[in-house]
Amino acid sequence: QLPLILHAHACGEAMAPAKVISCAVVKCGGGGGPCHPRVSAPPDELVRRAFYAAEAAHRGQMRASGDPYLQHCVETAALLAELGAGPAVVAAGLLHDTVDDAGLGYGSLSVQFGAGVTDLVKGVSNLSHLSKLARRNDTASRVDEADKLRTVFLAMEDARAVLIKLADRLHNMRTLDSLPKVKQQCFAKETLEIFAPLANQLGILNWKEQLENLCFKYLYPELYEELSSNLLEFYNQDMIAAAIRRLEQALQVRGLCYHTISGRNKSMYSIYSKMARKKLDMDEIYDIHGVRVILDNKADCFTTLEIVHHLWPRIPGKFKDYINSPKPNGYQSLHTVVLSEETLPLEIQIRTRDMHLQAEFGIAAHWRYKEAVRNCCSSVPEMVEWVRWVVTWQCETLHIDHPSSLTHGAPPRAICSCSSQSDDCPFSYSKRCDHSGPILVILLENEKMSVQEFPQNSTVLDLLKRTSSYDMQLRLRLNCHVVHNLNQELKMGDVVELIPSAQCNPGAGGYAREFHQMYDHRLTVSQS
Ligand SMILES: Nc1nc2c(ncn2[C@@H]2O[C@H](COP(=O)(O)OP(=O)(O)OP(=O)(O)O)[C@@H](O)[C@H]2O)c(=O)[nH]1
Ligand SMILES: Nc1ncnc2c1ncn2[C@@H]1O[C@H](COP(=O)(O)OP(=O)(O)OP(=O)(O)O)[C@@H](O)[C@H]1O
Repeated sequence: QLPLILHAHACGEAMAPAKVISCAVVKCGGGGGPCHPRVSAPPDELVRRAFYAAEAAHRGQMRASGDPYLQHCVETAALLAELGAGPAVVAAGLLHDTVDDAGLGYGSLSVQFGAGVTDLVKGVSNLSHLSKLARRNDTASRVDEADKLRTVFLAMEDARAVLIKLADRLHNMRTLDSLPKVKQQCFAKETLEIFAPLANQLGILNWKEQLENLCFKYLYPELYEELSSNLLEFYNQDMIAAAIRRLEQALQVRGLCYHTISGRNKSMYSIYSKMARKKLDMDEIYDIHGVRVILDNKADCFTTLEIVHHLWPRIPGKFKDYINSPKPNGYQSLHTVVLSEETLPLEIQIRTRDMHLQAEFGIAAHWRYKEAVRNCCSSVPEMVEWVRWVVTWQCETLHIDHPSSLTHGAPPRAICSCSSQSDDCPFSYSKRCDHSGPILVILLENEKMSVQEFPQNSTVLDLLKRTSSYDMQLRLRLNCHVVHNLNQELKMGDVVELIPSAQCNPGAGGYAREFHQMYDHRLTVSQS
């Protein structure tokens, strides 16, 4: 299943379709490292039809920037295609706003594109409604709740819908300039607390970094300007490339085989956070430039360390041996900082392939150690790992650059044993994994939304006891249905609505419209 890399330039209605869409197929190379020769090929039929449907639905609509609305759909789809997503996901990316913003019906989508694509569009729409509610309630300001909301996002929808929502948000963040300042800040806050960590959890580090840098720009414009002008001069990609070449040669001379050597500039937001967290100046951050070597075994790691210290002068006090003294979470690696080109600190990390798998996918995984997934249910790490694994594996198969790339060999072993992903699409994972831990429920009460945690087997009555409205006469709905039995068990991702009976028409305004719209969609999904 070759993915389509969609290069589309939605240049207005008058443009001939052939010019609007041009597609290329990623041609996979031999066994060597990542390669990206792209050859022109006809776009996948499903994607082509989705493009025409989106074009017709959004014809005449403009974005706040004055650009044709279609451009947003195309850019969203292109981001997904570049990630290696298959035609159904790319098509849903093109169509993701056709129902909510252009009045198309799910019935008609289903007839044209089938239930798979339609369910994805509905999934994105549900996430958008929930995110709108969260923005209105400023959920992002309550760290604990933002954490839980991400979990609910993952539990509620197919991970592919989350991917589409992330792509949609990335393009919206890229085009935030045209919105009023208050909205910019509101979106940036929500993105920083909810969507960037989601991208991190799913292992799409490139999107995570882009999202964070954009949030940084809108939330702290002066700091952003200052740091970006400093970094423009400081970032030195050539130095990293030269260091990698030098190390490769030295390893070859010693006859040492390595799996990969990779390098990266630390992102602007990551530098800013580290400076803030550790109260450091920029010149005290030693890992702005970094190289990582992955080898076969421990002995080779220590030999490589010797070689590194032979090639460059080391900075005293910066060597860490997490191989002989692993971190409490099991993280293993050798870290050293050397002076490259006489003046520039360069952090070098050396580890085996197994250690790297642990660092990327295991208990010591970056997303866990960074976000420490507070309050999460035990099945959530499994869900996240499964999606991370699939995304990485798919990118590797296609030789698309991915930060966790391991180049050759079999994909990393599946850590999650849930095998209920749909057969036709490896991106799909199931939220049907058993939730053995606590349950997260969305509570809508007095125009306020909150994400509440309950132990397994809790009931609607348990929820009622916890709320301030317990004694009042209430109308109560669970996932849009009136509740008759208070002993009904709550499930992960349930939405409970408490309406004081004095309130005559709960559907008229406030959160209720978003919520009901969302549930109309969900109901149609389950019926279909
Ligand atoms: N996946 C994973 N990576 C880790 C973990 N701990 C450290 N790292 C990686 O190692 C890098 C440096 O960690 P340390 O050498 O402990 O240094 P530090 O705490 O950042 O402090 P500095 O020496 O100031 O850089 C981090 O930036 C991560 O890339 C972990 O538990 N899991
Ligand atoms: N020396 C390195 N060489 C190559 N990749 C690295 C290196 N250090 C970190 N990375 C990778 O770069 C990405 C971004 O890391 P980043 O430096 O922003 O965060 P971090 O590693 O958690 O650092 P810190 O906690 O020190 O801010 C991660 O995928 C990380 O694994």
